[in-house]
Amino acid sequence: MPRTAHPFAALHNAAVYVRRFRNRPFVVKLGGDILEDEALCRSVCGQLALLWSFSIPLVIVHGGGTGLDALCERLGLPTEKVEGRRVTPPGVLDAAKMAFKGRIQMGLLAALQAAGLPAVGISGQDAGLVKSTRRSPVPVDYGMVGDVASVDPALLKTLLDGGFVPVVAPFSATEEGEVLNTNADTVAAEIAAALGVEKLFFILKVPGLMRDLKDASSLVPLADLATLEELKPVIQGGMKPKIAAAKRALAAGVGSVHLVSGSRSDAILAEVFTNEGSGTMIVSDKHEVAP
Ligand SMILES: Nc1ncnc2c1ncn2[C@@H]1O[C@H](COP(=O)(O)OP(=O)(O)O)[C@@H](O)[C@H]1O
Ligand SMILES: CC(=O)N[C@@H](CCC(=O)OP(=O)(O)O)C(=O)O
Repeated sequence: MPRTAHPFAALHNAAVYVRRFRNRPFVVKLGGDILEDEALCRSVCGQLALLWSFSIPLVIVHGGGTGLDALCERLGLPTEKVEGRRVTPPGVLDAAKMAFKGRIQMGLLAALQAAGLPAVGISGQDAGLVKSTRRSPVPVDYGMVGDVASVDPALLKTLLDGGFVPVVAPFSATEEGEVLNTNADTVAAEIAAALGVEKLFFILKVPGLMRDLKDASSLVPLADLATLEELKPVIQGGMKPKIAAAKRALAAGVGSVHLVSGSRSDAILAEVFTNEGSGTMIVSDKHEVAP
């Protein structure tokens, strides 16, 4: 027997959360910075595999903005983002198809499968999963970028029922079948909303939502809609579509949205299995959070 006084305390604590969450899917979005770092990606996939082994079904949505930036530079294509979303002329859309659905998704599938997960790569294009309309060219012409019109989660449900882990690349398609680049945070939020999940996770390189990006101690552990309004001036760049996506998910009935670091070891496990968490938990109203 181990010699400490309560050797299985952590297991007992975790069991409370396992009982609460098992057989109820989580939607987990992995950001481009994590996907480009082999060691971080392996660490994140290991944590996801542990969740899955506790019977928590997973739907993974991946980004790849960092990888596409690098490919565009190599190909001499422009990299322009407005309010955290990419301006996508046709040549950049072709590069996005190569990067997201090619190298980046295949690399992620390899890491997930190495961690023991039966991961299946799809995108919002498959079986009408994410339907969109092209973004209006006014006031900013984003080119081949979609605004989500609807999500049909039938394919995801079939894969989940079969015991698979769907891994979704950030594309959508119009009614006419035209494929459009779509921000991965937005895709994740819309999928979370359509599945009616309890939790949506964004795994990123920073610790969570920060009051001051240069000050690691300025992490906001719990935020609600009022906090987000107050923090508006410090929500910049890629954090803008993430916070918009979080709000959309909450409005559609998702219980909580979590911004968690993929750089800190076991941060995802701490967020799921402890009361203190590790990153930022966003809810509609923090006064309604059970102590
Ligand atoms: N208040 C903030 N708190 C945390 N990150 C912020 C904030 N404002 C801007 N950011 C930036 O947003 C980035 C996350 O967005 P993004 O680069 O699109 O991530 P991902 O690729 O993971 O989706 C962070 O790395 C950080 O540079
Ligand atoms: C329209 C739009 O912004 N599409 C994004 C899709 C990828 C993405 O969102 O990747 P991250 O999550 O890694 O930022 C892009 O082309 O960068």
